[in-house]
This record gives sequence, C-alpha cells and structure tokens, in this order.
Amino acid sequence: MSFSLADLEARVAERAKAPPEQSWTARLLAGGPSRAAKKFGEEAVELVIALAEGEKEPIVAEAADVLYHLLVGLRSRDVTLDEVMLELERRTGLSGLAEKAARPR
Ligand SMILES: N=c1c2ncn([C@@H]3O[C@H](COP(=O)(O)OP(=O)(O)OP(=O)(O)O)[C@@H](O)[C@H]3O)c2ncn1[C@@H]1O[C@H](COP(=O)(O)O)[C@@H](O)[C@H]1O
Repeated sequence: MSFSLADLEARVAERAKAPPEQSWTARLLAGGPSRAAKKFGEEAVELVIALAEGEKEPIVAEAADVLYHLLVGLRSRDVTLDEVMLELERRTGLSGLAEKAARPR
C-alpha cells in the first residue's frame, strides 16, 4: 500500500481549487469551516455507530469518510497534516495515562 494520508491531503488541496459544482471538496470548503465541521461530525457519528455494531466493512468505509472529512476540516482552518503529525510525534515519548495524570487539576 503506497497511498498515504499525505497523498489524500495533496488531493484535497488540488481539488479545493476546482469549481464547487465539480468537486465535493470544493463545495464543502466553499461553505466555510462550520460546514466542513458539521459534515465531519456527521461522519464521526456514523463511524461511532459502525464501531459499536462491529461489522468490518462499514467500519472501514466510515473510517475512510472520517479521515477524508478530517483533512477537509483541517484545510478549512489552514492546519496541515504535518502540524498534526508533529503533535503526535511529540506525544510518542509519553503514555496517555501518564499525560492524563500530569494534567493540572
Ligand atoms: N475520499 C473522498 C471522499 N469520501 C467521501 N466523499 C464524499 O463525501 C460526500 C458525503 O458522503 P456521504 O455519502 O456520507 O454523505 P451524503 O451524500 O450526505 O449522504 P447521507 O449522509 O445522506 O448518507 C459524498 O459525496 C462522498 O462521495 C469523498 N469525496 C472525495 N474524496 C477524495 O477527494 C477526492 C476529490 O473529490 P472531489 O472533491 O469530489 O473531486 C476524491 O478523488 C477522493 O480521493
């Protein structure tokens, strides 16, 4: 498998420039960040339901929708995948439980 989230981010960036009547990406972005956020939320809920039900095929399909709509949402706020990956890389040295315990109360 050579296709990556970075490839999808590049595709989203390319299609953002298309006329909205020819591109779902461009149409979503033309609606502004709140439109992209709302669609991401809908897709996230559909993934939650698929995960709770436990069937693999819908989980894969809904997870794909979530990842694509996440990238569109990030683009709507000019946040890059690199910025998110840097944050994830920063966290690799720390267990999630240790990080939670270290939070100010
Ligand atoms: N990965 C995706 C992708 N995943 C989902 N979608 C679209 O997201 C839209 C919403 O999906 P849903 O079916 O969940 O939602 P809906 O149409 O509102 O239907 P319901 O909620 O009523 O079920 C549909 O038009 C899907 O086709 C995507 N649209 C685009 N991409 C990628 O973006 C590229 C560019 O696409 P365009 O911008 O459309 O050219 C494509 O080549 C793909 O690589």
